[in-house]
Amino acid sequence: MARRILIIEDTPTIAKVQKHIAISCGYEADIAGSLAQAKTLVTDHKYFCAVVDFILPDAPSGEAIPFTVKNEIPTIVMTGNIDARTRAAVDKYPIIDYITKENKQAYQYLKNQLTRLPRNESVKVLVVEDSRHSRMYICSLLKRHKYQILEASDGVEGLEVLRQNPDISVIIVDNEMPKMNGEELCAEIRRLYSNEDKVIIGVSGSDTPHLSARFLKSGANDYLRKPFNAEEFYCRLSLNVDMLDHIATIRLQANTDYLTKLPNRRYFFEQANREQKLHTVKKLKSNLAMIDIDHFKRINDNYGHDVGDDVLSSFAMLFEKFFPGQLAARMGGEEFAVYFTDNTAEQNLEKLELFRQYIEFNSASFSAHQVAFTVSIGFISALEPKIDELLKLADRKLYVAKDNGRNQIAH
Ligand SMILES: Nc1nc2c(ncn2[C@@H]2O[C@H](COP(=O)(O)OP(=O)(O)OP(=O)(O)O)[C@@H](O)[C@H]2O)c(=O)[nH]1
Repeated sequence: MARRILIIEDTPTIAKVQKHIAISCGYEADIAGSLAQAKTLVTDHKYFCAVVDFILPDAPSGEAIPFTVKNEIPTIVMTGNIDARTRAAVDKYPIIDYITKENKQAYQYLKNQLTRLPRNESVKVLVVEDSRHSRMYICSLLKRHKYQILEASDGVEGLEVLRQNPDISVIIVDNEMPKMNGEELCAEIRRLYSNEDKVIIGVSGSDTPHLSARFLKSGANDYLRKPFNAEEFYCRLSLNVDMLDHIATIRLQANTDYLTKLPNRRYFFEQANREQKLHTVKKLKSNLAMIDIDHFKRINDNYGHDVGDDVLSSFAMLFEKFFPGQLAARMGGEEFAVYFTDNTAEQNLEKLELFRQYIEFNSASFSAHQVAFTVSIGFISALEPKIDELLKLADRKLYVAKDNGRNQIAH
């Protein structure tokens, strides 16, 4: 079910733009033209967040803000301008953010915030801070922006929480702590995890010169001097989490085949090599299949390249269904590989035979043009530590399958 947002705005054109932005971010949106209307809507619906105009006909001094905050609706305030009086009023309440409508970037900024909030629900942040008061303050800020929070009261405990929760993305590290100070903790985290996987934000109340530089040199991505302002905290945190997201997107693109969305050759080699090492240590045989569509050139020649592309995409979707949990990839052209991470050779051969038969009897239904096709498969099960050697062996078997008339498995 889509998340629901409450827009409290009395200017219809602005409300319409905000609603459009919210829908483009995946929300369902309700508009209230006044505080009174908002009160009615809140009795009927549960809201994920609210965008609140500071000045409304029946709430001229920001009175809608305490209303949404009191109802535990995370609130983004939109103001015409941010003079001292407005800022003082806005600062009084634990809101998500305020945005000035005059700013040209206002609506892009709103869109960024609305995109981040649901994303934050899956971002785990570890707060390592020995002062309970300070830890609670940081946690309350994180909670307001819907982050998942884990806590530790010193570096040793922090490392243990990290070990148990490898999916933590952000670690907020205080410097002045018993057992292990923040700089030491940073260095230890960086020894274990790269900055492509985890962001570290150092915090300290100390006046020690160069502490920020020392934190950064120990592997922190950012630094905040205590007591810090909530707005700055959110800006730095969001930018760092955005950066992790960008890295993850780039990594995904680099590892994914653009047409079929299956892992590509590069990713296959990286992952299969990793698995191979484990298999070699355990003296286990590795199972690998090369799967190639028969006479694929004819499909392109007879129906055109676009139909060929459709066939490849529909074909690729079957791998998850037939080989769940295994490493399947498009190696190039009409050639695919499956590296089996478990099961015996016999069990994997059975799965491959089911797959081959399914293609033989159902392939015509994959594309709008009813193009029927078959596949040839080369399968190898061997004690071979090198993945490229294993691929060569499977490839040889594939040629045997092709030579023997296609639409079969050679092993
Ligand atoms: N539509 C489409 N065609 C591709 C793509 N990549 C490679 N091809 C085509 O796939 C065809 C592969 O042809 P061949 O290597 O001769 O193999 P084949 O026709 O499948 O014959 P056998 O493998 O011997 O059964 C070539 O015509 C390539 O142009 C792609 O991404 N999309």
